[in-house]
Amino acid sequence: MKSEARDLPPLIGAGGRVKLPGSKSISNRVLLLAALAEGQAEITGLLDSDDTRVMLAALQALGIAVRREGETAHVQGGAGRFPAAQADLFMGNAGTAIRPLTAALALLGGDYALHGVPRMHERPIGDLVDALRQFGCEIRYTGQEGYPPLHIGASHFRLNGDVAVRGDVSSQFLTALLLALPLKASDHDIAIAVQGELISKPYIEITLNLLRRFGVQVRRTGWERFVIPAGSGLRSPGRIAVEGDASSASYFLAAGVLGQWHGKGAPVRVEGVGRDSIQGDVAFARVLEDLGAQVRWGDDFIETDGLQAGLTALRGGDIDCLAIPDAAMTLAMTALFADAPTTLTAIGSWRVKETDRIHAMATELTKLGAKVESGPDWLRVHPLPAVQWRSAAIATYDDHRMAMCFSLASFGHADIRILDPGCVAKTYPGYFDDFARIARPVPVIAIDGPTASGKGSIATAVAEALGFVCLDSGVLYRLTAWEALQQGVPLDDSDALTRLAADLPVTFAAGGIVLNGHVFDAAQLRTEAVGQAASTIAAIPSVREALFALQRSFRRAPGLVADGRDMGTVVFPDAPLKVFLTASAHSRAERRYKQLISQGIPAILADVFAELELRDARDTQRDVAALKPAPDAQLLDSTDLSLEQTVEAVLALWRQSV
Ligand SMILES: Nc1ncnc2c1ncn2[C@@H]1O[C@H](COP(=O)(O)OP(=O)(O)OP(=O)(O)O)[C@@H](O)[C@H]1O
Ligand SMILES: Nc1ccn([C@H]2C[C@H](O)[C@@H](COP(=O)(O)O)O2)c(=O)n1
Repeated sequence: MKSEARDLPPLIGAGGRVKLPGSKSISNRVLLLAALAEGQAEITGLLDSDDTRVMLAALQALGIAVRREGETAHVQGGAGRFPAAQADLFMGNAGTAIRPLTAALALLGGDYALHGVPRMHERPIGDLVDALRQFGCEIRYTGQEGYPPLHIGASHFRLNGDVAVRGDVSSQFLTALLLALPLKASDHDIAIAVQGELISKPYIEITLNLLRRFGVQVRRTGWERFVIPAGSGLRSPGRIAVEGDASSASYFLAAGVLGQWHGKGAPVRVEGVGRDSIQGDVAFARVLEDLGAQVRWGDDFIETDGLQAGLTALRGGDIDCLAIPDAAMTLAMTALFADAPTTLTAIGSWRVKETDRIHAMATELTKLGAKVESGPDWLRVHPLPAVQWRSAAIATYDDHRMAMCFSLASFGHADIRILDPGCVAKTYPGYFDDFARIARPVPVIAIDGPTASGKGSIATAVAEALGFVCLDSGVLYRLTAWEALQQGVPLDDSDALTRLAADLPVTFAAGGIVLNGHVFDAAQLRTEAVGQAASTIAAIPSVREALFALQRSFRRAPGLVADGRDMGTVVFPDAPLKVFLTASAHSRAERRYKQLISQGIPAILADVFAELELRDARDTQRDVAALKPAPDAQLLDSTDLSLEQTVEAVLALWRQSV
């Protein structure tokens, strides 16, 4: 089931610390090794996500005793065998689970079915199956040849020289063999010959490192031949700690660069990986450094802090991503902010990941307004100038990395909606909360209140004092109403009114309103007839919905002051300052009366009072976005305050809130 879309506020900075969740690659390797090893293992810092749950559930179904308490798991190793000789295993979309489990189960033999989500059934596994068949393993495709689902039968293990496996599609095939073959190496050396250029070598380094921790010293000749020595056996190291996930670190490290550069940044530190990390994706931080980012390294942290002295943007250029296929996706995002096009090469493996990531990245970057070119194994992203950014709803293709990457688009100049953000549960269920903690959104001062309470005048003065953008949201309702009155659209024809609101041919240039391409005299909107009509159509939910995105698009650096009825409750619920501005009905009527007279518009005080009460009633009693203070709003009664005093009171509240 798809999760509800997430709207990300535009950002002017980032800063803070993030404790990274455990590495997925290490978590799933360690779980399998601990399950196959002799002895008990206590695994700390284990990732809790969809992919690790898939592995845990499979191991339990295979009869391995696993007890999990938060980030710690206790595993009683099976000493080279799985107690259950038969099992039906659901592997979700976890490549780090299905590949090594296929190898281990096939070498041990039994009666096992392995299957996953539809995308898993499109991800190739044929090269691994071909390699395992050379050992006499019985593996049958129960769906499409070369892809899961699989059935694993008896093992007739035999050795017949080096076993060959392709290394240029996925390094996980070699990892799977390396993790499982110690089960069969008690009497003989077992050698694996890699065919084609091995990709993602750092992931093989992780595998070899963890095998050493479990007592197996693999010998290798370059990256072409690997030998598991005779007498190898997996033994639990007792306690083993999982590092923070270096691929997940990439989003925060990028934020630490983009945030500072947008003017309001502070360093962003990721904790859980550092200079001695065994994960290849820490090289992402070195690439960022080469591109011009300020990076600091500690034993257990990496920190980014804007650009190096003298630079005004990240550098573009060609980047060979063979060693960092996952973190490379993050470079496609930082490329939007570079000073020249960035070409990511050697990313052919993106085609067979959770989705075709080259296609997905190119499609979604294009939605933002970016110029993108791509080929079978490369992607070129051109810098996106501020004025060309477009607001977009980003599709995530059930790919956690697509969702996490595009959170960085909120440093751009558009509103970003992430569709199905829940897909991050694959590796980082708490990602968006952690991202929100380090993000510094463009600030909004929301001023809501009844008619003639002074919202518009106060908002204009406060925006001017702070150099912020100003949004008089009532103008949008008034413009829609004005158009309706002009075109003779009945005020209860919600479909026609919604179309009018959605297609409002309006732009706001240098504070003025341009309607249908002509400068519009805003005084035409201030008549009571238009105000009453605006209040009437504002009670129609679809009209409000149609104006929602337009209102949010006013949120631009360095900040926004927005006035209306639902700025704090609906449109900008995360505004750091919400003011509910009131004044007695009597003084509001007097103010409006004087305002009309000063504008040369004839008025009678008693009529103004009656109309004001009517509008108050309609605005406060409607079913949607009714006028009311947000629970966290500051109430400000201006009955006895002058305009200047009210402005100063709002500015004082703002100073207190920052
Ligand atoms: N504190 C105040 N003291 C005296 N006059 C004020 C005060 N605040 C606003 N006014 C005056 O009241 C009139 C109405 O203010 P304004 O148009 O800003 O109200 P509003 O809340 O935006 O109204 P609406 O919702 O109808 O657009 C203006 O002439 C303004 O100068
Ligand atoms: N955020 C808003 C702003 C305005 N409206 C409606 C209700 C008002 O009576 C009418 C005119 O607004 P004004 O220019 O007087 O501020 O528009 C709303 O529902 N929500």
